[in-house]
Amino acid sequence: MNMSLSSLPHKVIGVAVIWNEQGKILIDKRRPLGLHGGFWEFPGGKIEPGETMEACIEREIMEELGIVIAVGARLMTIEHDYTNFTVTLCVHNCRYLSGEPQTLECDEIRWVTLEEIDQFTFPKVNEQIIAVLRKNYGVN
Ligand SMILES: Nc1nc2c([nH]c(=O)n2[C@H]2C[C@H](O)[C@@H](COP(=O)(O)OP(=O)(O)OP(=O)(O)O)O2)c(=O)[nH]1
Ligand SMILES: [Mg+2]
Repeated sequence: MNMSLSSLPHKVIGVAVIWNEQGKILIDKRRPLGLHGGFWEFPGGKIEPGETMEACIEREIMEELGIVIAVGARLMTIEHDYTNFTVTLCVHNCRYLSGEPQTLECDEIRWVTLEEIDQFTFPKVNEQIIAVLRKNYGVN
């Protein structure tokens, strides 16, 4: 067992793959500073004590983008070790309901198709999410 890894902070993150009626997915560009500064991501954030994963994702998406979504089924769960912390990414399919997406906590927002998503730089671990989306919902 790796003692240093086991003593790192652990973050449980709710991650939203938000679909609109055109079959596009909402992605956001993180602000410039920090580990993933300037990378694109699926919006989401840390779960709070006592919160369900569904409530976490709904709350994070309202805080970050000012929109209302319906949180659907879990798409996948990813465990990943970064240098200074470990994460569990709980990725859910979600449906856009209402509100104009706003850059409340990010630099940019885009609605993209699965064909276009390769043009954006995500954290490496996100390749797993994109591969599953392609497999389940892609045209090829
Ligand atoms: N929301 C989101 N997080 C991701 C993705 N891919 C990925 O590796 N992560 C990681 C990077 C971040 O460290 C973490 C997201 O946490 P967060 O949005 O609360 O941002 P943060 O860690 O900067 O927040 P904080 O601890 O400083 O309060 O999960 C993704 O697609 N979406
Ligand atoms: Mg976040």
